[in-house]
Amino acid sequence: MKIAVLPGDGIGPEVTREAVRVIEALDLGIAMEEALVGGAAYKATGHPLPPETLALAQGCDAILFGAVGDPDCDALERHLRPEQAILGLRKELTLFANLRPARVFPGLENHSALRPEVAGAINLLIVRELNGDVYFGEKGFRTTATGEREGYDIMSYSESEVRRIAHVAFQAAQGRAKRLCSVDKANVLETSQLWRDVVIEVSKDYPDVTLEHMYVDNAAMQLVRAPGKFDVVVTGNLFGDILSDQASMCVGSIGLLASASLGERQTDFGTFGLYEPIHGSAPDIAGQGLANPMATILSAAMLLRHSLGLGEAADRIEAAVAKTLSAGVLGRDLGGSAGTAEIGDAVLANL
Ligand SMILES: NC(=O)c1ccc[n+]([C@@H]2O[C@H](COP(=O)([O-])OP(=O)(O)OC[C@H]3O[C@@H](n4cnc5c(N)ncnc54)[C@H](O)[C@@H]3O)[C@@H](O)[C@H]2O)c1
Ligand SMILES: CC(C)[C@H](C(=O)O)[C@@H](O)C(=O)O
Ligand SMILES: [Mg+2]
Repeated sequence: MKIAVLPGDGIGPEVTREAVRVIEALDLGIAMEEALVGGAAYKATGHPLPPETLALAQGCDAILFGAVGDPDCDALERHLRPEQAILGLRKELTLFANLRPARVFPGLENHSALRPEVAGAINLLIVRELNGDVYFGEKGFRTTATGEREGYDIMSYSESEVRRIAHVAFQAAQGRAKRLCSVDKANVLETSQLWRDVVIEVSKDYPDVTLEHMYVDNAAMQLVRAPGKFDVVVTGNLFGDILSDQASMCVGSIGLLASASLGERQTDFGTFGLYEPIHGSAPDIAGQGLANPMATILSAAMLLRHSLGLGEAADRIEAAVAKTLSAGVLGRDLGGSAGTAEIGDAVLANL
């Protein structure tokens, strides 16, 4: 069993270090190899996703990813920017299904941006499509007939892309409360109309799952009004990106939300995948030991469960995180004062 560890930029290395310590403490016989990615890789090699990093990722059973993004790189041509590394990994490795669970940990109800009784009911899973949409369509700058500069990004989904993510979402719902909400903007976008039509077609295979459709603007509102009503939410790349950051604050902090990015490739132990917190490199707090590593530690738990078939070890990590949080070991993002390493130490002590 081998994991590629790609810490990346900003707080990426800080939070990844804690997740690696947790995996090591479990003594599961997992080999780990680190490589450069993002701005760190660009600065060292001239490319945000060097071929050797991609090759390492391809050769492992799973990838633990920190975060990429560096303000020093924001003026680079787009293909050289740090963010291209995570987009490239998702696309090159065909990791099309991004699972972003959000639930309130017992004792944290008062730390949500919502009222405790509203927050306490949250237990949802966002299934975000990760290989298509406006992210990967043709894009560029051009000049209009009147001589104005114009930027454009083409949004599209093919039916096979929608079908495969819909199957993932219906199957996830079958393993949960059997409710699926498909989020789109079919009242305006043809991409979304096709999305909706295909999701309805796929629903015929899953008569035990209750399907509803919701426009994304309403979904953003309902996530704050009554987030406890959602079970599984399936949506496209852009809407899923935005709604998952929103869901994180309903839960309490973006420093708590983990993710798994999966495709169809199977390893000897499970499904090949990339695991990362949903947050970014947080340049505003990088290098200060203030980042909350819980999202990355929980991502490591998802890695053990989905890619390495180590469900019991994953349960242990999740229980240790819950115990640490309910004991009040909270980072600044949750109104506490614990630093990154202190939170890691507490999780290790609670394993
Ligand atoms: N998958 C990724 O690698 C990924 C995801 C999102 C953003 N980014 C990149 O990260 C950079 C910064 O983006 P941004 O500021 O919009 O989003 P961000 O998620 O990095 O930070 C948003 C806010 O949340 C806080 N925050 C984030 N993670 C935290 C944690 N673990 N603990 C405590 N506080 C935390 C930050 O301090 C900041 O105030 C950009 O370059 C962006 O492109 C990368
Ligand atoms: C950094 C960026 C490309 C990325 C995305 O938009 O998918 C991030 O926001 C995320 O949520 O993983
Ligand atoms: Mg995002």
